[in-house]
Order: sequence, then structure tokens, then C-alpha cells
Amino acid sequence: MISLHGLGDIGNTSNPTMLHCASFLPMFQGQKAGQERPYVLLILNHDLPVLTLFLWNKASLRICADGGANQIYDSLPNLFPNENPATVRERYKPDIIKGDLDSIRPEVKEFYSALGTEILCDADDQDSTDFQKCVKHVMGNIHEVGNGHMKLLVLGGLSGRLDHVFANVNTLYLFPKVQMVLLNDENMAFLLPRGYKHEIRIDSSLEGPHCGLIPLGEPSSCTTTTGLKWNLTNSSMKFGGLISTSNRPVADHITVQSDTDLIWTVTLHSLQSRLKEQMSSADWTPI
Ligand SMILES: Nc1ncnc2c1ncn2[C@@H]1O[C@H](COP(=O)(O)OP(=O)(O)OP(=O)(O)O)[C@@H](O)[C@H]1O
Ligand SMILES: Cc1ncc(C[n+]2csc(CCO)c2C)c(N)n1
Repeated sequence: MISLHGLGDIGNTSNPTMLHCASFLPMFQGQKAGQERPYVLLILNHDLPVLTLFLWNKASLRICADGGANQIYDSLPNLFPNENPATVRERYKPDIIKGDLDSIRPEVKEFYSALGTEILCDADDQDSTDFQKCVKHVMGNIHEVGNGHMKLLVLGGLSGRLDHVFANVNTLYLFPKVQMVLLNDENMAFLLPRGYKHEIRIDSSLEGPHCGLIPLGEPSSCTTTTGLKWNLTNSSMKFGGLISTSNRPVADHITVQSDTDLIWTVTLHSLQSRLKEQMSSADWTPI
């Protein structure tokens, strides 16, 4: 998802255009080889997507939120049943593990610590989640993430415990300047901050058929879209009224303009099966 701020005015609004494009996805069409942008990977503690393997190599930094380290420790060897688990774990060593460290198992902590992973404990703050602590850390250390020029791809936060899922989506609102994408093998979600005209590129070979535009933080009194099966025209949306779910992209780019922050979500179709197919092909080499 390339997001470029301040590209100038489009149409009848003075808002700058923010471009979103999921070029980090493997097999994304429309991106020339070698033009992929760098990103940071943040691994949460739920249901590691197969996609992780395909995003790992190109990440500038890999950080696990506390128990996210258990996820990679436990799940990655299962994806390589013919290999020694320790060899797989050594190949996918996180750079940092951060959080209150009440979820990471002792043997996981010892394993990655021995490999040189930086383990950062912040147990004093009981008002923010380990995910938020990791975002703050990355923003403070990687300037491009803090200023929105490098994406932060977050794996495993879209399903599982509902209180965590709400906290995970709230984290998008807490850091509106960070280009953060919540991802698993089935869905992608990100914030469309107010004050921009949003242009969302759709690669229909990977994205769709379903999408949603959700006024989660506050009601919208004026949202206008193009490129959707059910477009909004200066429409109101609120919880307790209309929200746009079970919508469908019908063009290769969608535009969204709104008076409030909105969550954009789109399904990813057949990604997991296609990635697993790729892994079983003769010329696929582990990263
Ligand atoms: N069951 C789950 N469903 C969805 N997301 C989860 C789940 N468990 C953990 N997470 C995400 O992974 C992060 C790290 O998980 P971990 O298990 O270390 O946290 P926790 O101790 O349950 O909660 P906290 O982050 O609030 O300390 C959480 O901050 C949260 O974003
Ligand atoms: C009003 C309110 N509700 C819940 C929590 C609990 N909580 C939220 S984030 C977090 C950190 C977990 O590592 C904890 C314990 C709180 N502090 N304040």
C-alpha cells in the first residue's frame, strides 16, 4: 500500500490525495519488480498468517509484541514439516520482542535472546497494550514510520479475542499519521484519516470481492465514494444507522472522501491457498 501525501488537489476538494496500494502483497499486479517499498513487520499474538513468510524477507525490521514471539516460534516450523524446527526458527529471527512480557514463554524468550534478538520489557504501563508499546517503539526509532513514509504491517490482529480486536483497531486511530495496515490471510484493514481524498488501488486478482467502510470512531455526516457497487453520495453513516458493509469494489481504484476518519476493509481472496501452493512448487526457496 503506497500512500503518498500531498500529491495535490483532485476534483472539487482542496484536500490532498492519499494513495493506498497493497503493493507489499506477494503476486501484487501493477508494481514493477524492484519498486516495492520497505516496511516494518509487527507480529501480534494470534493466528500467524501464512503471508508472514512472504513478507519477512523484505521487511526493514521485524518486531514481535510479547506473545507474538510464541506465534512465530510455534507456527513457522509447522509450515516446513520436513525441516528441523530450530533451523526454521533461526531463519525467522525477530529483531525485537517488546511488551510487558507476561505472555512470551520462557523457552521462547531464551531461544531468541540467544540468537541476538533485542528483548525490551515495559511492564509498568498497564494502560496501553503490547501492540501500542511496539508502535511507539517503532515510531521513535524508525523516523519514516513516524512520519508516514514507511508502512507498518501488522499481522494477526483481525481475529481472536474481541476486546483485543477492538483495541487493535483502536490502535489505528491512536496513531493516525502512521501508515498502519492490519492484515491476515483473509482481510486487510486500515484507517482513512480525515482531511484527505483517498484513492485506493485494487488488485482484483488478490483483493475483494467484499469490502467495508466503517465509521468506527464517530458518525460521518458526509461521505462520498466512487468505484463501489453501493456508492455513498454525501451520505451519513453511524453505528445505530447505516454503515457500509458487504460492499464490493467494482473498479480498479476507489475514491473516498469523508468528514471523519473511516476504517477501510477489504477481503483477500484465495491468498492462503495460493501461497501454500507456491511453497510446494519446486522452485520456491525458503526466505
Ligand atoms: N486473542 C487475541 N486476539 C487478537 N489479538 C490478540 C490476541 N491476543 C493478543 N493479541 C494482540 O497481540 C498483542 C500481544 O499479545 P499478548 O498476548 O502478549 O498480550 P496480552 O498480555 O494478552 O495483552 P496486552 O497487549 O494488553 O498486554 C496484544 O497487544 C494484542 O494486540
Ligand atoms: C479503563 C481501563 N480498562 C482496562 C485497562 C486494562 N488494560 C488496558 S491495556 C492493559 C495493558 C496490558 O498489557 C491493561 C491491563 C485499563 N488500564 N484501563
